[in-house]
Amino acid sequence: MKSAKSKQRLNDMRTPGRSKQNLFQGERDPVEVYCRLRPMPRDTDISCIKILSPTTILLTPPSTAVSYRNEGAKTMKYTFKEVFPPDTNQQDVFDKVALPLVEGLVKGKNGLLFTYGVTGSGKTFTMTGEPHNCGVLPRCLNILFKTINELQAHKYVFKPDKMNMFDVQSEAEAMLERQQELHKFRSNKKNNSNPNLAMSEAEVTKIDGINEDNQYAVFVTYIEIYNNSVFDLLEDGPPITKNLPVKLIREDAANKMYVHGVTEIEIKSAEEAFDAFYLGLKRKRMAHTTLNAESSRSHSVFTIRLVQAPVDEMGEAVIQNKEFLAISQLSLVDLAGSERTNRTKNTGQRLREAGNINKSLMTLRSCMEILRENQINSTKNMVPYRESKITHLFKNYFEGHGQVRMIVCANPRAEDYDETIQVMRFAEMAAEVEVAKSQINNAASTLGLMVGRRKANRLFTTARENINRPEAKDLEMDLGLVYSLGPDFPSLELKSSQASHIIKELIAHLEMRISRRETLKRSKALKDEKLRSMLLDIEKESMDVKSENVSLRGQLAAANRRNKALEERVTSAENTSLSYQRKLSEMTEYTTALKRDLQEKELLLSQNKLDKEKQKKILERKYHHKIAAEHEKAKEIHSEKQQLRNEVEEKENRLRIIAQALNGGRGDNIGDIKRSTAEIAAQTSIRDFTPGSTPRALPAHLLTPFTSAPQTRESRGTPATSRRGVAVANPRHKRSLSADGKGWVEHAPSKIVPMGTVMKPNITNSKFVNKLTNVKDIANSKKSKYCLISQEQDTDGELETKLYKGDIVPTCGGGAQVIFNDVEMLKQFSPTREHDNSRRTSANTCARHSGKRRDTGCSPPHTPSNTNAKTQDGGSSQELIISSNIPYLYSFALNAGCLNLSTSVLCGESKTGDNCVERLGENLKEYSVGLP
Ligand SMILES: Nc1ncnc2c1ncn2[C@@H]1O[C@H](COP(=O)(O)OP(=O)(O)OP(=O)(O)O)[C@@H](O)[C@H]1O
Repeated sequence: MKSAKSKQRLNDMRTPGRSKQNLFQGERDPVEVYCRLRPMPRDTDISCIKILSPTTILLTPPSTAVSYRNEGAKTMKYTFKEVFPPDTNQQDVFDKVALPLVEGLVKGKNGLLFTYGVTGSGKTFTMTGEPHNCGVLPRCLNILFKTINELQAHKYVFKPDKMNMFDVQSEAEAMLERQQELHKFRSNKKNNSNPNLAMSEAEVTKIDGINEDNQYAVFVTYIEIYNNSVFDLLEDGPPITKNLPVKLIREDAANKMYVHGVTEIEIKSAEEAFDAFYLGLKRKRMAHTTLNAESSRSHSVFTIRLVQAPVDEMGEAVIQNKEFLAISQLSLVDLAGSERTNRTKNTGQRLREAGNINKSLMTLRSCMEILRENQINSTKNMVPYRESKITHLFKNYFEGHGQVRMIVCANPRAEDYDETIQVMRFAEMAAEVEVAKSQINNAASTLGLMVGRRKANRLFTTARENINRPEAKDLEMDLGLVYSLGPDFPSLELKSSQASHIIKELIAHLEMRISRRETLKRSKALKDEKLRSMLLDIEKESMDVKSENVSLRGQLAAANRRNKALEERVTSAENTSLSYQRKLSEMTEYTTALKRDLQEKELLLSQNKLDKEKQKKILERKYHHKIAAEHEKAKEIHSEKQQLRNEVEEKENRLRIIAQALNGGRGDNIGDIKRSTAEIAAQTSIRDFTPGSTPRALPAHLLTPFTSAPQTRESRGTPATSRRGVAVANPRHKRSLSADGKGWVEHAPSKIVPMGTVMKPNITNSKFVNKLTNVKDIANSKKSKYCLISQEQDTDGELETKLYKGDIVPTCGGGAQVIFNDVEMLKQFSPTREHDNSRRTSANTCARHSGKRRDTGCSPPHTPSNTNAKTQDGGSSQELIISSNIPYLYSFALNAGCLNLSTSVLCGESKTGDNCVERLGENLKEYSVGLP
């Protein structure tokens, strides 16, 4: 209801000037509204704004505008404080609009300058400008620093208390903070890539009328209000706004609104200020829209706070009392542009931003309206400052003291008309709002301090310095200002009788001098008094310091003594520790040596143990062999005894028979004798005959192979006189006596005696090997018996075959070992040779049987009948000699994949003597030739 009424009233008003007469009363200033028109973006654009005068513009609705359709071609005239045509330069805008605000700032007044307008109308251009055509903000900073340059307080003398106020620090505290900052600054190098906004010396002027008896400090803050949230653009952190925390607006002790926790940087030069500004500008949210390539999507507020405090009567240091501080601030606000979404065609985030921008601008507008109504009608309607952050923050400017100025930026092209007219209406309304004037705070006057004391002090200091210099006598010094009682005496020359006016002048001059002298006296007395009290303070302080010094010296001496004692203890402890370390290292070395010795001894011991075990085993083996040999010997002796006993018995029998025959009849007797003799012979032959040659009886298992072997044709034709089992010439009987049908590996040279003779017995179920080149021939043959066959001529040139037999025992290394346990000797000799009989006999006598019991005794000596019987087979006698009970063990062992022949004699005893062993060894060696 209210807003409709005020709208109606607004429409009634054509120019802001109309109502001004009523409002300009008392200590209040109206909001000053300026209008700046930007150049037309394109030459083809049609303008809807015409400048009627330096303060007035005329707005003509284009036929395309919405208001044209509603209201017709009604032109509107708007008056401003000043209208800046499109060709106005930045300096002019600054001089007219911002310079008075900076002057006010320096004098302790608050100021607010904001740019308002449609998007793309030149608000940012006006406020910030471009690097070589800078806008209002950089110019404000340039001129401010140029003005206060020499009057600046040292950094950190004024320190923000985070509650929108400042503390005053002593020079020492400030210096400490500066040193800390210097240290920090060294590690964080400054970024100098920002465009330079500094202006040339000639461009920047100085503001007159500054109070030189004050010290100044400049602080800046830079915030943005985006989507109705406040962000600190100068906050420490990465240069992205996304992560910045939202700040709150609060009220300080003096009921002023401020952004709580905002970063407030103390600035000492325009360049530093630009760096801070660019730091914030990089974070400010800008975006490309259809109407502006770089459109501000937030309201930004750059605030310059100037703190000033009077210097003491000596004109040197700031008075350390925060009550005397004068704080003024100038807020430079670049509002985001109002935009109609149907024109911008914004969507998504841009649309939301536009909605928030328009809403906050609407709140600003309604606040201004209500404020104006309150001021006009003296009502107290509540102004909705809190509805938007921007109005909440500006509350003090409108309700407190200060100067508010607004630059309305407008793009004169016809397309912007509908929005521009809204801006103009707002501007018109805002110009009617009044703001109370700022009060200038002059703390010095309340303190009774002299004006110009700083300059006086400076001059006096210079003079004092100069006096001390050797060339002082040549210098002209002006100490007048300090002790001057006023200007020189007026002329006392009496030139006429009408000299009363001269006397009056002189009296006045003298009175002025007297009063000045009195003032100086008072000042001197004050100073004397102060000096005295200061001297007293200093004296007291000095006494305190002295007594403190004495106690401190005592403490220091005690501490030194303690230190010395501690150092001595530390040194002795170090020495002890060193000696312990040395001992420890010695002990470690000794322990290591002992350990080494121990290991060596353990090794020796284990070696000895092994050797002993080995020796023990060898001895055990030898012992066992010896025992076995002894047993064999005993057996042999026993068998010899038995044999002898048999022979004796036989002889006795023969003798008995002969005796019986001799004692019997004549013819019959001879026949009986013959019969008896034949019986004896038959008995003997049956009992003692061995197949092949000996008449002695053999156990059945030894005889079987030969007896069962088929007889040759020649032998079949032999008369019945040939003995049973004699098959020496029959090749069918050439099977080895001990071949018991188990699997055999038959190892024989290829050029052995031709087959078909008794000299090459036939071993059934055997695998024949010519040459042993691979142990697999033995190991993998699945045979359990091994037979090595050798043939050679004996000393008489007779052929002799030897069969060395053994068991194949697989070894854990994958090889095999052959344990020889039997030897067969096959010999052939001619019966015509006499001496052969004796040899044969000896050969027969040396035949032995294996320990597994094949035979129990020796063959009896050849009888002539035996020999004769054999000679009937074609003149050559063949004899099978079984040599057994072999006490020798020969073994093949596989070592590292190669077949070696190793001979180990367990124990040896044979009737053939050692020769036999040697020859066995020779034969084996012979057959090992050619093995890998
Ligand atoms: N007075 C002027 N003289 C020359 N160029 C201008 C002037 N005013 C504005 N411009 C140009 O117009 C363009 C838009 O101006 P600017 O960005 O200042 O608009 P804006 O009102 O800040 O827009 P927004 O509200 O979208 O941020 C810029 O390229 C700027 O250089």
